Amino acid sequence: STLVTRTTEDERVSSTLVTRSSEDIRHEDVAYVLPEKPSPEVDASPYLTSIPRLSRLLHFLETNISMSQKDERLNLSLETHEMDSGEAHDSSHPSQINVLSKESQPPQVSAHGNIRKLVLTTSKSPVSKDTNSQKQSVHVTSSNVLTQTALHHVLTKSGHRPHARRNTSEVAVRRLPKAIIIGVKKAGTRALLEFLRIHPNVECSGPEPHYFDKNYNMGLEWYRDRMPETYSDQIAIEKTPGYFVTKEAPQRIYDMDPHIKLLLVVRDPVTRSISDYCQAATKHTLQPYESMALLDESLGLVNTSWSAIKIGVYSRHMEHWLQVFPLAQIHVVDGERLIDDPASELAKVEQFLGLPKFITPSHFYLRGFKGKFPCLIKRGKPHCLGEKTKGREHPVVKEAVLQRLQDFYRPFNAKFYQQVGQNFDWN
Ligand SMILES: Nc1ncnc2c1ncn2[C@@H]1O[C@H](COP(=O)(O)OS(=O)(=O)O)[C@@H](OP(=O)(O)O)[C@H]1O
Repeated sequence: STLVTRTTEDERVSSTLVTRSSEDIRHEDVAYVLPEKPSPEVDASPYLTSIPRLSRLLHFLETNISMSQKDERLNLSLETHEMDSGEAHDSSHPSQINVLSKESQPPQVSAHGNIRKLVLTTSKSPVSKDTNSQKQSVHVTSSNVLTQTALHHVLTKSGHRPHARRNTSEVAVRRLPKAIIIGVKKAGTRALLEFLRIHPNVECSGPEPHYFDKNYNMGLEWYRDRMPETYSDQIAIEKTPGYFVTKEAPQRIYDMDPHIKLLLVVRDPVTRSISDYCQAATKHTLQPYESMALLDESLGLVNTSWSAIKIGVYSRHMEHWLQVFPLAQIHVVDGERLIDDPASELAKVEQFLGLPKFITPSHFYLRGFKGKFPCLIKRGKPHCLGEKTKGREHPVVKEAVLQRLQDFYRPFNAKFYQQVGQNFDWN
């Protein structure tokens, strides 16, 4: 069964709801596979700044999507909050529209004013027996890029998985990254990468390429081959925390792309060193943390040659980066806030990367993993980072040793705050 659409005068738009096997989905235009479960409500407002008039969107929906059969399974509802230009936000009038039912009347909504909030929900009605093995998809093509972009975001955000791209002739290719997560090791770099991955305009390489620290002799083409395939409206991102402490890395990265954007996740260097210790302890038998961190516990002599301590002297490493890159090209992510409030940390990253706002609290299941670490919500279920390798149990470290390490790091932290213009209050 097909939901056929017509061409309008100003937007040559066609939209098709197809019910067929997944292999059969046409790969011209965009196809979205419906989520298994009714999708959550989606606030489309961030994507609709490019469609200032409600009338325009309604026109698109009314004239381009209609049910061809009585028992079509797609419900689409829009909740709009209209606002006449210049009027205060709280004077908006929410209204509920149900589109896409053969019998339903065209939505009765005043088409004046700017859209302030638009909520779109889609759901699959109970599927009849004979369609159990089939997949449904919404098929959208539009010559109007703005409308299409907004719908793309709304549909992907409400759980529809895009199957093909809007520009049919475009083939995804491996491109060099536009942004790199350079570190810091054990500060939450994996979490940042995995969270960024949900953004439709981002593709990430899973494994760490270690190009600018260990594999530089492999050459740029080797590096490009490690990148994910991206379309022209996407950016590739990789993470290798080893870069932050590699003296040569800043210049090497600059030589590849002087305009690249760098992301640096940081957390209290004392906690970071314990996390580093825990990771090393899974590979080797180690002495207690206290005797590794201090050369002499009674004298309080810090073991500055131990890498777990050295990495935490952020200001020294940062110096190398600031000799090559302006601070404006480096965004510092607070690793603690990435745990407590991932959506707001990610919003800042989206802004820094120039991405449309996409990631919201609804993408996260907070306090999901070990009661502390947020998990991603994928298809309605919490999806946590490596349960064995992330969020490890930390040993209880003697208070006096913690104190000594905090004293040791204090001046370096202060310098780091100055360098990046942010105070993390670690002490
Ligand atoms: N959402 C979520 N889930 C699990 N873990 C999280 C999360 N956000 C941040 N973290 C913290 O990330 C720490 C691991 O940091 P990295 O990913 O940078 O480690 S690595 O350098 O790639 O090995 C890891 O360190 P440990 O707690 O010591 O295991 C976590 O504290």
